[in-house]
Amino acid sequence: MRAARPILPWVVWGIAALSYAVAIINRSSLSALGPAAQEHFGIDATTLAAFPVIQLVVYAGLQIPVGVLLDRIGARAMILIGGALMIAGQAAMATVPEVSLAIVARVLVGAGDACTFISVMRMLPEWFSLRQLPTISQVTGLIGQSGQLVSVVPLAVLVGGAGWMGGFLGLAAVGLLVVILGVVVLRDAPGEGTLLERITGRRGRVTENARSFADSRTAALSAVQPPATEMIPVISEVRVRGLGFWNRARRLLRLPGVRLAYWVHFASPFAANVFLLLWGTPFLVGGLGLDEAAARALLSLTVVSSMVASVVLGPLSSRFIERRVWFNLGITVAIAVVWTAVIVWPATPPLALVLVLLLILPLGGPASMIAFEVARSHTPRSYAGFGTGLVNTGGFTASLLVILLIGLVLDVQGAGSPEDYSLHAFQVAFAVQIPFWVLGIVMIVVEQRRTKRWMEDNGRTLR
Ligand SMILES: NCCCC[C@H](N)C(=O)NCC(=O)O
Repeated sequence: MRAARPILPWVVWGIAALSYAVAIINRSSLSALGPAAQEHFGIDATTLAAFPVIQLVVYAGLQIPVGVLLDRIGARAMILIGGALMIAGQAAMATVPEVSLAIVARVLVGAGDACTFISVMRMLPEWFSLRQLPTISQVTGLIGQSGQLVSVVPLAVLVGGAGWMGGFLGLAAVGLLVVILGVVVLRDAPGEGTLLERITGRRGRVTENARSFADSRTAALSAVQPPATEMIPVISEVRVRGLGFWNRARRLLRLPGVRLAYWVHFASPFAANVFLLLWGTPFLVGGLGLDEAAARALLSLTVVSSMVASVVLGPLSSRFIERRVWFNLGITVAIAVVWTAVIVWPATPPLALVLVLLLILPLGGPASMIAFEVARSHTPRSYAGFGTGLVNTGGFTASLLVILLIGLVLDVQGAGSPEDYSLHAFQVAFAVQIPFWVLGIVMIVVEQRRTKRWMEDNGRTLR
């Protein structure tokens, strides 16, 4: 009976984190395969650039619908649905002959990816204590992001050796393996069954044993619930039939803590996403004049920096829960200051400044995970999926807009293609980030004050 308590949460978490890592591998599977994709489909660079943009649009656009569905059918089902969609997308990518169908395949991958992260985040509080959560969330983010490394060298080697079809079918097969593990292992909460148990109608010993754990946790959780519904009369009707989506969204957004979480996620990660997803290498090579090998070496610094920040920020934000938003704000301000120095530097910025930028920039990813802690503290449990999805749109919407605006400003300056790139054009283009930082920072300060007041008015403390 006792053995189920310590091991099961870690096994469930392991498979959930692995599902997220596979989602990231799928998300970034074209990042090192641009030339191969151009050759395979016979497309130009503009068409190639449509792939990540469409994928980000699908990802960001589905966050709220997925969050709503998550509250209805649970994290286990959503992670498995996400995995199945990505398998279908990559199998299609392997086999379709035309670029229009490849875009449909990419939409499937984006949709599956959209289901995964927030479902994993939704599952964690059911298995771990509030004190453990910040660290577990950061490590989950870290494991997920390590998928990005797999999609660079190993996937390129696989496609180089087995060909386009073999490589992408291989990716689909890895996804299938993890979905099968998910069917056997994933449970929404202690005491609840796996999909396999549901299909066979038989409850295994592990599930039965986990029931005692579930009973003790239910008692513990009721003592440390997020906002009790009676304290938030505006959303006390969450279960009323026919209460429309917008109505419910408005009621959730009336909570200042949820808005605070949104802006925390909006302000911190976009600069890193924009740099790592698209514009980093063109800037380092076409703007600063580095060769490709040096650019790659500098970009690998960002991985180290992000990993260190993840392991430091989790325990820190758990220990100093009252200050966690200020940690996020400090990191965002630091990124904005260093980037602004690079933008306004009158000549080629010194290497030391570029190194500082590449060390500070990636801190935005781990810092953005604090948003989910804030959301968890302020979202009623029955709205947790909706709230997490809403918050997760913040950083991705900002990233998407900044990616597009940088391309637009480069084009307007006549510096839209590699042969026309210049440092000055990049400095002007990267300046589009400044209003996004200003907006994010101002809104964090405003909503932090409102949240504090709301908590005082309702006699609540952070847990
Ligand atoms: N260790 C970095 C984690 C970054 C998390 C990132 N800001 C995020 O919100 N990710 C969502 C996702 O789907 O990847």
